[in-house]
Amino acid sequence: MLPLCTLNIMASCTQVRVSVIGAGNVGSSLAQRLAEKDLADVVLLDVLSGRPQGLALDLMEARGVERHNREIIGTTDYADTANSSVVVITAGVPRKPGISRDDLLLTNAKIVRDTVKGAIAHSPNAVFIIVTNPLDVMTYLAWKTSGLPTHQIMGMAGVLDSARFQTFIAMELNISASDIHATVLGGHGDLMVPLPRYSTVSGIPITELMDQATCDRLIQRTRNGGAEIVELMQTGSAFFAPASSASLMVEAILHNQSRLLPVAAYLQGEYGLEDVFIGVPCRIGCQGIESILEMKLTDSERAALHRSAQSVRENVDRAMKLLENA
Ligand SMILES: NC(=O)C1=CN([C@@H]2O[C@H](COP(=O)(O)OP(=O)(O)OC[C@H]3O[C@@H](n4cnc5c(N)ncnc54)[C@H](O)[C@@H]3O)[C@@H](O)[C@H]2O)C=CC1
Ligand SMILES: O=C([O-])CC(=O)C(=O)O
Repeated sequence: MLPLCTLNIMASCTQVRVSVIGAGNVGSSLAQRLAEKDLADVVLLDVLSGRPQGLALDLMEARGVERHNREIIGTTDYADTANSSVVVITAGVPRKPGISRDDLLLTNAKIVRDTVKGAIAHSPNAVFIIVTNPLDVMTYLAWKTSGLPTHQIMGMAGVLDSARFQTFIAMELNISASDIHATVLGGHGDLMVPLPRYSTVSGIPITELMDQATCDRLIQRTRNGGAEIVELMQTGSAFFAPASSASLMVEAILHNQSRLLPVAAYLQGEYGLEDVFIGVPCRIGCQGIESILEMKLTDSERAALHRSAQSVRENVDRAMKLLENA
């Protein structure tokens, strides 16, 4: 049984603060969304001096036009992040065309370790959302570094991957994305597990609305969703939809919404998996992960989830060894 909402959100209801660590493409877009949706004051922190301060001033100058009163502070000093209700880690390098998310492992492992240490020292009660890739591995590492209870830390990927699947279904059927619910489980990599059986258009499974070949094509495009954008942009990776997805998770926490969202959560026997962070549907509220929902899976869906988890585990082992020797 989880404790009731902590005062970190309740006591500061007039000035809820979210810290975004990493003022790059994802971080700055997220700061914009959080402020303009009137969700929280935002502290934007980066290792590069000047960038977060400049971005914060730019966002502040839009306040009168966007009509909100949220404070946005840019800083390089973790002390400014103190007493955040939510901390989102977006610090780290993005991938380039031709490389996989797992290739970012060593560089980003050190960055995630350092940024989590910096942030947790000032906001030990915050819910942490990890965005940096490779996502599931970095979330595990952040958890190990932080010593946080497992409900207080999660990774953002499933919301994004499901939003992509939803988009591709909408484009294929020429039906509003608002009427489509798509489900993607598993790690945020090539082995992610889109579930057509649990993906519906106003309640109708997509398997009744398209043939197998079409469905397979959309699944493949979803798996390749991040890489498709990396190839198109040539420098950097997606950030608008990732920022929207992280913002949705922040909103679910701050407003204690009990949303059922796919997030990378620590499994302790659920789905037959242990000691791994991987994308599964979770009830998200002011405590972070309030419960994990175990969906009924077919043997092949379950096997696909286990394959994905195995790949995450292998990369966690690699990351731990690399960090020991770094
Ligand atoms: N989980 C997901 O679904 C997604 C994950 N990502 C990942 O998010 C990360 C960020 O992506 P972008 O914002 O596009 O990259 P970016 O390069 O635009 O921004 C990264 C920022 O992190 C900062 N940074 C680096 N080391 C730092 C440190 N020690 N302390 C504080 N700040 C530090 C950099 O100065 C830079 O401003 C990447 O690893 C990317 O792969 C991106 C999109 C979706
Ligand atoms: O593809 C990448 O490297 C960034 C990311 O995780 C995504 O857009 O899904």
